This record gives sequence, C-alpha cells and structure tokens, in this order.
Amino acid sequence: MIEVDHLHKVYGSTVALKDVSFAVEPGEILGFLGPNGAGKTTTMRILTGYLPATSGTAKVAEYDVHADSMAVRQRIGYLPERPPLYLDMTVEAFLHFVARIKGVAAGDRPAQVTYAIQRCGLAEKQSVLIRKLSKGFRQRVGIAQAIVHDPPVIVLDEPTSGLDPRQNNEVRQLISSLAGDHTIILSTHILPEVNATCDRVAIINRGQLVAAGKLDTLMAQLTGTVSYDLEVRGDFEGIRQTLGAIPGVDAVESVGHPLEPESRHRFQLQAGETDPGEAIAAAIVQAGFGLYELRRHQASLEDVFLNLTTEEPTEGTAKAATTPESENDADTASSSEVPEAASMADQADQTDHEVSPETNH
Ligand SMILES: Nc1ncnc2c1ncn2[C@@H]1O[C@H](COP(=O)(O)OP(=O)(O)OP(=O)(O)O)[C@@H](O)[C@H]1O
Repeated sequence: MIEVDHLHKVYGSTVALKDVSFAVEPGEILGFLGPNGAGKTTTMRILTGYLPATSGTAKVAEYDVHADSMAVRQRIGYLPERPPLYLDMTVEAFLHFVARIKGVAAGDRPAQVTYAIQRCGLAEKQSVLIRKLSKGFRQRVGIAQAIVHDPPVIVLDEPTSGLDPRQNNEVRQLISSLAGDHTIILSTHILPEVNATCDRVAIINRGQLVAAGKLDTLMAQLTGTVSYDLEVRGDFEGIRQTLGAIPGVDAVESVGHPLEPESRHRFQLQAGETDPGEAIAAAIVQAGFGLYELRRHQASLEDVFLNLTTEEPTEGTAKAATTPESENDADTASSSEVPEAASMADQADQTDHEVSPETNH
C-alpha cells in the first residue's frame, strides 16, 4: 500500500533523509520511530505530497506521491504534528467543511461526517465548538479530519504528543481500531506507543533507516540472547561445571562474590537459542547447591532503540535495514522545493499554529 524507495531529502546543507526505503502492507500499522530531528516529519510530508523529495520515489496505493499528487491526496489522510483546526467551528461543521475541501460529493458528506464522528468517539461533542474541547478531544477531531474522506492510508505525525496518560490511552485505542480498514503510518519518538499500537516498526536515525521489521522479530534479532544473573552457594568449581553443562547455556562467567558469606558465588550466564531458565534452577537444586538469586535479562525496546540511535550510523552499517546501497547523491538537491497548491492542512501546517476561518479566508 505504501512503498518508499531510496528517498533522499536535502534542506540547504542539511541532509534530512538519506536513502530511506520501506514498505507498508494493507491494513498494517507501521510505527515510524526516531529521536528528535531524525527525519520523521520530513518523510511524512513527502509521503503526503506536501514536500518534494530531492530524489527517490514514494508511492501510495500505486500512485507516485510527486507525479500523481492529487490522486495520492485523495487516498491519504494526514494528521500533522499540530492539527489544523478551526477553533470557532463546531466539530460537525468543521468536518463538513473538511469533507467539502477534500472533494467528498455533497450527497455523501453527511454519511462521511457521521462515519468520522462515530469512529473517533465524537458523537457527544459534535455540536461543541472546537475551542471548548480538551486537547484529547481536539486530537480526535484531528484524526476525524484525516479519515473523513475514508482514505485507505492514514499518516499520523506524533499523534499523542502533549496528551495526558488517559488521553494517550484513548487516542492509541482509536488508532488501533482504525487499522485493518486503513493502512497507517504513525510517527513517534515515544516507545510505549509503538509497543501498544504497531505491527511493524521502522527506526530512523539522522536521516537513515537503521532497522525495519515486525516488532517481535526485530526485538529477537536486535536484543541478542537472554542472559541470567545468579547467586549460588556451594563449591565454586562444582557450580561452574554444573552451569556449563546445562543445555541452552552458551557461556558462564564468574562475576565474584557477594560481600559475605564467601561460600556464595555470583555468575552471569548467556543463553543460546533456547531459554534455559527452568533448567538452571533445576540443575542447581538437583546438584545440592543453594540458589539465592536467579534473574533473567532481555533487552527492552528501549535498549534496542538506544542502541540503534545513540551512535551515528555510517553507510553500510545499518542493522537489519531493508535498504540496498543508495544510487542517489545528496548533491542533487533540488532548488525548487515549493510545496504544491496549499490546502487547508497545508496552510495550517506551514503557519505552525492553529488558524481561524477569519484569518484564512
Ligand atoms: N524546513 C527545513 N529547513 C531546514 N532544515 C530542516 C527543515 N525541516 C527539517 N529540517 C532538518 O531536517 C532534519 C530532520 O527534521 P524532521 O523535522 O524531519 O525530524 P523529526 O524526526 O520529525 O524530528 P521531531 O521529532 O523533532 O519533529 C533535522 O535536522 C531538521 O533540523
């Protein structure tokens, strides 16, 4: 449904995207994860046709985002980081307005607006002025304006930024409920968001894709094997041999004693492909040693993320990346990067603040 191929974006002397490629299958939610300044918004804006790439291509529902920009805009719903809302309109009036400018036929608008209101849990707020809504409800209105023309693809840029934990939860549930009917890209630097909502994840750092894949597969690939810390009482050499003989234990390292007593020893074990947790406990007890501590470690998504985004990636070192080497050159930056004819979302996003109908007409 979405294909990004060797995208490259240069702003003046800043290389914002470097050879980024990934794909999103129909009905999937892809978490587009990266630290601040990684290139998430730039990618979102290229995908939604609001910004041209310097080189490379992106397709949405088989349409090229640059060459077939209008066809793409009809098939994509976009929630920018700051939702473009008309504060002096009611929710319903605003959604009618958006449906009209998105080209929904007059006869279809009431049904489409009702659909968006229902999907986003806005029924009880439909007659309320947007300025009177809480941030969480405004975010729902932002999502409703993105789906009011029932696009197959939805692009959400940091959709829970600034929400309180309860609102976060509600908006995440809403996003999850939209998957299946829609293909979704959700950009975020909030790790629990990815865990809570996404099927697959693409991690970007300093403009380069550093990992992409199913969340659990990626975790398994990138977190390395499980390890155990343990403290055992008994003969040091005997314990070491017992631990080394356990199937699934790849390495045994002595990490000293606790302060006292000296008859206890601390070890760290590296597990192989099978998790030897139960076997460790059983072997120690069966051998007559005393088990004082057995603690399992597996890297978290946070560890993976930090590992991938802390060091500056260099060409050819991306881990699990889906991108072959770039054929593109940063020096080919276009000097004519003018966004296409402004839509309401365009204008609101470019001005970076909420606009009122008065100031915009
Ligand atoms: N209009 C612009 N002109 C010049 N540089 C820009 C422009 N927009 C973005 N950049 C730069 O491009 C890089 C990527 O920015 P982008 O906004 O895409 O990152 P991001 O991952 O969305 O970050 P954040 O999470 O902070 O929004 C950054 O170095 C940023 O400073």
